[in-house]
Amino acid sequence: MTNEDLAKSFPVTFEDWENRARTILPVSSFDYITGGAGSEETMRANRTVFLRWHIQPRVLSDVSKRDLTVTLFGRTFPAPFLLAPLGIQGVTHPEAELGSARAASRLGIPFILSTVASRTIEQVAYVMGGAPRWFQLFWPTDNDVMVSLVRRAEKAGYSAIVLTVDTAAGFGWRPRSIRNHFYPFLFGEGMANFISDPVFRSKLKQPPEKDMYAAIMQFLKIIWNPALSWENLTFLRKLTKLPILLKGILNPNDAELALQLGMDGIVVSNHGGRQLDGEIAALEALPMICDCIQGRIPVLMDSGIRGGADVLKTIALGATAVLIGRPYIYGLAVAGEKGVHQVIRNLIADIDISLANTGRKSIAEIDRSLLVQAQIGNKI
Ligand SMILES: Cc1cc2nc3c(=O)[nH]c(=O)nc-3n(C[C@H](O)[C@H](O)[C@H](O)COP(=O)(O)O)c2cc1C
Ligand SMILES: CCCCCCC(=O)C(=O)O
Repeated sequence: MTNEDLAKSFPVTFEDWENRARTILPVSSFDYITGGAGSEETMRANRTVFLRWHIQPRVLSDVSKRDLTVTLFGRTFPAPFLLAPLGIQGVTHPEAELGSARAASRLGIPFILSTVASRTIEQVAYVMGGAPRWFQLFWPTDNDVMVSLVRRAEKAGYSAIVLTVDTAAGFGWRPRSIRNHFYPFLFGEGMANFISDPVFRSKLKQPPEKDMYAAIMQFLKIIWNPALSWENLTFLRKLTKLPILLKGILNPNDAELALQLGMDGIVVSNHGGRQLDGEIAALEALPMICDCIQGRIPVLMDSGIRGGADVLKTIALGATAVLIGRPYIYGLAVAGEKGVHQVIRNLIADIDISLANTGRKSIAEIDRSLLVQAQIGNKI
């Protein structure tokens, strides 16, 4: 089968990809990716909240030349989205993060590597060459290990640190994974960056190759950090010159604190509805946070973005760019690198034609005037 034939047989919509992934993955992996916290109300709200807003297009505005680029921290990217950090991609496809990262680099879309990836910081950097990549940090209780992870990311050419702040206390209550007894860390999945870390290794009595059980126990001891607080950020700010973004912000007060402590960006996110059921949908929180930040630093958003119109609505409500999570991991599940590549290409094409149909020529032209509050039927 040629690449062309393969592309023709690929799914198209988010639901098509999800359904195809369901037929391929073991139930426990599929449920881990798809599922959310509690009764999954927040996960659903991440989608229904988009119905509150309708696009009110303009016509006859010569949209023959269009510009989808966005600039973040001095670097211009071809489209206004990035691949969100998704951990343990090894449970999805044997190519794991290498497949996702290669697909992203072929199209110049930034890839954000998770701390709990199935492949190392250096392996991913190697397959990406000079392509844009950021490193997502879970701040372990062992500060020496944290410093080592940041230094490795700097050395390997990652150009921003995304500190995730909504998981410090632990996994959300995820009934699907509990039902399936899905505890990937117990099998060493997601530990690549720790097993390969000289500082982590130096604290073990035996190397992981000799005593993997002890390495897993040490990892589990340090990975959750419920005591993490705003005071810690001063240390991180001094540690690195790279831009730092806080991911998992939903409250304008926290956004303001982040700014005051020298953070360079914010990712408004509820972790795809996976952490706290009943919490606010990301798109609902976004305008409040943008009103507070007033353009002083970039505000990105994820959780619920599925297509081009979602991207445009999110940017109209104040985001500089968005992250996509589940859409690309289903691509990985279905066809590895080729699947992720196809998902990215589809999303770029969707954004492009949707932008044209709004009557705008560029992402820079998108503002609040694009939207009206839905008056019929779709209010939640
Ligand atoms: C399977 C899976 C693994 C994830 N792993 C991480 C992670 O390692 N680090 C992180 O900051 N967020 C992680 N997230 C959250 C995503 O970065 C992102 O916030 C979320 O997926 C966005 O919502 P969406 O899936 O609706 O696009 C994960 C999400 C999923 C679905
Ligand atoms: C220290 C947190 C580990 C979380 C693993 C990946 C993740 O974020 C998820 O949502 O699953």
